[in-house]
Amino acid sequence: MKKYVIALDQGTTSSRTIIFDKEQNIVGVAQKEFTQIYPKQGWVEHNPMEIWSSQYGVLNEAMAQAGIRADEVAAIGITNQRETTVVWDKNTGVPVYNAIVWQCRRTSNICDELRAKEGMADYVRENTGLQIDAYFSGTKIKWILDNVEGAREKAEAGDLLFGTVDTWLLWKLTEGRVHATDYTNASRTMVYNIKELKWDEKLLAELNIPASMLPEVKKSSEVYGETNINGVMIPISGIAGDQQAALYGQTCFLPGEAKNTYGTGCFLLVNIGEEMKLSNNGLVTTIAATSHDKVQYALEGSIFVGGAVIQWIRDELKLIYDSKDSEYFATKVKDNAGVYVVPAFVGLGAPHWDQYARGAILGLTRGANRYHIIRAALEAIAYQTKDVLVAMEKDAGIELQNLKVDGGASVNNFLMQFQADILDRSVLRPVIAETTALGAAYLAGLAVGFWANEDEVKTKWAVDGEYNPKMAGEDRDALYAGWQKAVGRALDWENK
Ligand SMILES: Nc1ncnc2c1ncn2[C@@H]1O[C@H](COP(=O)(O)OP(=O)(O)O)[C@@H](O)[C@H]1O
Ligand SMILES: O=P(O)(O)OC[C@H](O)CO
Repeated sequence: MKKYVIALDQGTTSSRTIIFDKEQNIVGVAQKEFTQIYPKQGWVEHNPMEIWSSQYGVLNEAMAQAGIRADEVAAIGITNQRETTVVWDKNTGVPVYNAIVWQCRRTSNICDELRAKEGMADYVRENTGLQIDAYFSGTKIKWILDNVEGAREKAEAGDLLFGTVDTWLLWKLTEGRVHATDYTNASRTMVYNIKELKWDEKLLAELNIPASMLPEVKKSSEVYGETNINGVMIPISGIAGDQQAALYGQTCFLPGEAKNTYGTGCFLLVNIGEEMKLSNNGLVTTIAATSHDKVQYALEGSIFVGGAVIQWIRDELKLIYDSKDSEYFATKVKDNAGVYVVPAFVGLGAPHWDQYARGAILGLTRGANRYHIIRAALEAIAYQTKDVLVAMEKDAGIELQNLKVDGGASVNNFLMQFQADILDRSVLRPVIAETTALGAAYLAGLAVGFWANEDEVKTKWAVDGEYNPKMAGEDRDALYAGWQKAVGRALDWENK
């Protein structure tokens, strides 16, 4: 009897496996951090083999820990850090280079050249929904083909495959039988036409990427293939990029429903339904996950450094030992004493899209202490979210009544209360905070009939933490004005 769905959640800093039963209880979890590789300033890589081994390791560990047999598993869903680019040899299965991570800035100059071409920025925006930025996969693929010895020749001979992390894991899980991705991941590559739902020939030619490298693009909720676990073939029947999976796991199935995930970065997405709309305010348009046949779109505000600013406070500044202590220290002072931290460590994403912005601490006086800096770092996460929420409401023509939240940093009560105050909206954190994994499980489970439909899965969404705004309007305005001034100072800093 099939009792469980397994979600593989391959994130930027760790690989996780979560097992859900039919009532959406978590019955098994295993997690493993893996190596972050920083070969040069601004460059970020992962070892694709370590991504695979850590993910496969936690799959086995979670099953063993929960005492689950393979024949009890109805389906597996995959959700992943998006845009991160893997290129491998299809004959040997060996990657030709490390995975170039979404945060990596090495292709900023390729983006500058592309943007300088007349009409290119508009073409990219209108057809892929994206901004030209080193964040997305397209220029990362080009970099590998141009810089790894022999790669271009092999790619042109049809021997190399490209994949985002979902595709890489799927290919490994199916022992090289399936080379595919889903709409949500394809929509993050900057070479996928989200209007026509096909790889964009003009952009492939522009970046000199052979079409033979590209995976087949499928629905987020359908059977992709099967993986052999202890002699049992289990369908892999759900795939979505982690932010779209979280939107789905938060049951934002209808236009106007939104969530913000506070992980390494922060990603605010609103479902805009079946009609593609472009942003006029610095957001990107992307494909949302759905179990329906027709695609749905979302507007997204991608913030590159969210919870990662707290890791920086911990690991680089050594102001705290544990991320969770940030909450205690932030509340030891009554305000930020005029201090602002702008965590533009890898440039700024939405709504500024400045590859050359860099981090700054502003407003220091002789009385500023480490608590103010810790508090300012947490506040920066909330201000950045406000920047994208303001843009989103203008674009989508809606006013959100409240904001659904999730992700590692959403457990921080100071941050969530400050977020409610600075937005002047209620912030709602669900009981099942593992919404990314849950979204992947929904997609996989719905495809094989484990759950009947979206109405059935939706019944379980319930609030765990509710934070209501308490701040006076003039305080909110003054704090936010200070933030906007601070961001202005961090823009266009690094030499081009
Ligand atoms: N209590 C906390 N307060 C603030 N930030 C936190 C807290 N706990 C974790 N974080 C931050 O959340 C991030 C981890 O969240 P997670 O959702 O696991 O991220 P990812 O999926 O990007 O790997 C880290 O950047 C960490 O610094
Ligand atoms: O792995 P996360 O949770 O930091 O998410 C990363 C995003 O998918 C990048 O676009």
